[in-house]
Amino acid sequence: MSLSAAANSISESDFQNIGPAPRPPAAPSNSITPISGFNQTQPISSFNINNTNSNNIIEKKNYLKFNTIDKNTRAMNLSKRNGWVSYKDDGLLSFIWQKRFLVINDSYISLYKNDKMNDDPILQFALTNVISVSRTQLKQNCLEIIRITDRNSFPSSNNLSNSNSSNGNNNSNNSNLSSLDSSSKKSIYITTKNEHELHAWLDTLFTKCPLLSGVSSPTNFTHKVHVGFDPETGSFVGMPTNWEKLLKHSRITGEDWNNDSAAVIQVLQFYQEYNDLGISNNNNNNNNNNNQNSASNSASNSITSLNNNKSNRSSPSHIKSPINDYNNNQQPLPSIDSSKSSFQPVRHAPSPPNFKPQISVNTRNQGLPQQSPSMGKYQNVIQQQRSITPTSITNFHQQQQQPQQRMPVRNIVPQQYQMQQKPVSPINQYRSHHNMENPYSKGPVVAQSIIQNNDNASPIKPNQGIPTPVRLHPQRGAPLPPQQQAPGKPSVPSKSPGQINPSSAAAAALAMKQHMKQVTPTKQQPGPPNFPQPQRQAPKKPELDQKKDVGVRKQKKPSKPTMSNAEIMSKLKQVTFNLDPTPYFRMIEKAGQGASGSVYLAERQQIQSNNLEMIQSTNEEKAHIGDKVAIKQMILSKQPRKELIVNEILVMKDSRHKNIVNFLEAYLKTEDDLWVVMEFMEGGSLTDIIENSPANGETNSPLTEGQIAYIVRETCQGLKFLHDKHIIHRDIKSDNVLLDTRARVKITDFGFCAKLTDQRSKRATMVGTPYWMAPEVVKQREYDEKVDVWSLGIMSIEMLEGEPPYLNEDPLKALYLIATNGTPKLKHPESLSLEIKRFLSVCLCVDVRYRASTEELLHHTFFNMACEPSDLTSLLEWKN
Ligand SMILES: Nc1ncnc2c1ncn2[C@@H]1O[C@H](COP(=O)(O)OP(=O)(O)OP(=O)(O)O)[C@@H](O)[C@H]1O
Repeated sequence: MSLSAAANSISESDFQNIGPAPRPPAAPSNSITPISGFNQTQPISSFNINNTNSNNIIEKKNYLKFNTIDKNTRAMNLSKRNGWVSYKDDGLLSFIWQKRFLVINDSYISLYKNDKMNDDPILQFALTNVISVSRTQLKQNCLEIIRITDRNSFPSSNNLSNSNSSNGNNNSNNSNLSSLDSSSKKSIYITTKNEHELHAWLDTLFTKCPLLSGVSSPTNFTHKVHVGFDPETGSFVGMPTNWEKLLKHSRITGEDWNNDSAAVIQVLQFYQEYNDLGISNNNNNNNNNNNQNSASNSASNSITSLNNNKSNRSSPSHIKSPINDYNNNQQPLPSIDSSKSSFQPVRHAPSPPNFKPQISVNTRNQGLPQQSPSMGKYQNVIQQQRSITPTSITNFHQQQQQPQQRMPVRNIVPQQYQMQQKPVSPINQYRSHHNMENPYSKGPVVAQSIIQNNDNASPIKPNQGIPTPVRLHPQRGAPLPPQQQAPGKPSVPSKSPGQINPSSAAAAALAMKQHMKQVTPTKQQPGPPNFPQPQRQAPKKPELDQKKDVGVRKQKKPSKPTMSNAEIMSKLKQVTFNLDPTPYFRMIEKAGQGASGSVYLAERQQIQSNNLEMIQSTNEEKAHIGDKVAIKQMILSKQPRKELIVNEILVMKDSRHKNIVNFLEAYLKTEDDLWVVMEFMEGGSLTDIIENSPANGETNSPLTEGQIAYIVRETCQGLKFLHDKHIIHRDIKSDNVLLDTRARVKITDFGFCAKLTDQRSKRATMVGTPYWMAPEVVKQREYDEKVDVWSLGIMSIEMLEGEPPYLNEDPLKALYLIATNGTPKLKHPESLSLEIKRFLSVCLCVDVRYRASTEELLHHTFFNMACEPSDLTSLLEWKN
């Protein structure tokens, strides 16, 4: 079996590393030169590979020691081998590669001009003269054969000839070989069509050349599996099968591999690992849902499951179909052909300018089947297999910005934003929307940013319907829609009764709208009292900076749940009123649908005196009858990540700022029914505003630079406020920025905030929404508040271009591009001011040291361009 075949047969967990492979026997040595790139791997001949090593390292001791039987058997099979190769020697014409017919019989290596072999060979030498065969980096699939030309110069040639049969230790021969002067050695180079052929030739050579096969046997040799890309076959070689499948369905190419194999492995590893865990979670969690969520570790199943969960960019990273949470109605999500549209988000076309939504308040939440400008996210899932629109979105690849020295924020020249437009990628055939599928949607969830000091807390217990392996994704189930909720619920006028039909694909899509947030376990860290302390920290991962050493770390073990449901409930009770708030509010209409619950516009109609006192102590502003508020209703039993809700409430409660959505109060109506009352933001999310901007089009920027400057400045102020408190938001994107009719801009969604402490000034957890994630997060390195600055930069690009970079790419490729490209390039830099380009360059600076802080950003001259609030009126009109 060739090495690549052996490598293919091993499991993913056995896969450790690209190179270094041992040198072939001609130069036995324990000092292994690391290799990089696919054409630098060094295949060995067909030695068996034990994959029993617990450290994921394929180890074969004494593997170079052929026993006689093996050798004879092999020799019989390989008595003669011939085939076309490219050849060149190290002589005068050494720059010319020629096509030759190579023949290896029992005595000679011969090269012929053609396969008839009727002419004399152009080169022939005895196998006994071959002293070394090794793979070289000269060319792809290339090996070097070194032979001695003057046997007389070789002092122990006779001994060497005999050594084959002796099968003994011949260290002396090795020293003899190395003592040969270069004039008595000659090299030829052979390249083959592909890896497989190369291995076959290597097998033959090592079997037949006596000086190769009889060399001493290294002991305790470690062979790390190597992976390469064979451009001839267009396939990865030596790759675990399930990874191969993932790669096949992604758009990661051999070129990507060559450019940064470590990054490919990183994203694969992350992707696969979380998918695998997620699937098992899914299975646990969703045992009625047999169709798309059946447990399997295969990549194809991962893909299918991902597709099934594919909805919009805010799509949940949930393992089970949220529709099941939604109404206990097991509804498989639309299945997508993974070979085609897998991972392909579909963006709905912008609304025609004269289109008026039928419902004034966030119509997307009023029901799904209804066409509305704001319904793109939900429509996506329904339409993703049918609404294929050619796109002219350029596939913009980027250069990494690595400033050598710190420059003043205002003066950084945005080189990466020089004009550059690439041709349309033919693969970007789907007009994509913001909405995306979370590549980690199957991720195991561990408490992300949490409330308590107990960092390992994971309040979810199996008996609560949550699988034991802790998931890395919030899996907030949506509550029942009002008309289906339990008696006693406020009756909410529905403009389109029955529109939210959980049995429909649309409802599935709707219910699936959740954040793609990723969490990994963290160590327990002490934190300030009463502050949500993020609970997880990614296990220290091997640095994969070197291409030469692309490793696969062991799969993370899910952290043990340490916080019970009762503990969470107890914390929740500390921040909520334990009473039925129904009499206090008049529900007006549904304003939005989140993953964890529905948001309603309501009017305060009664303030109970003792309750008022409590509310006033919570809020600076007086509560008045008639106040419009937003109420988010959540069914706790449907929330796999209750701790995130507690987290969110605590952060909101402690973060009163003009650019942060104001928490007013929360009610635990019953043990299962939570109402969170917030200030109402009539303008909806920035995503809605971008999508419905009258200027939104293929070439136009949805927002003007002045409008962008205004919105970004306001968001930045909110972020600075958080950062001053050492809170990282970790999910900044247009979905999480709300506007009101006075053009006030506020950050929302604090479920995944993390608190940095003196003990922990960096985080390492994979959190956020992939397309907005900073490279350091994707690479699972330590990070700090500056990840929010990166996301702010991406959000600015959303406002400029309608969507974040790479949205047209499949998530795996997007992750790869984020990890490797660095600062994204703009589609139309030529039409932008220097100010905004400078601004973006300091937000989207890969080197965190040179990325601006929010404090620095607030002094940026770009903000001088900010428009007046009244200049946003046109953007808010779509709601009317
Ligand atoms: N304070 C608010 N005022 C007005 N509309 C709001 C408010 N909060 C949320 N919404 C609307 O409700 C929708 C859902 O909000 P929510 O915060 O529940 O969404 P989410 O962040 O996607 O979900 P989740 O937080 O449950 O993961 C938003 O897209 C927005 O349109």
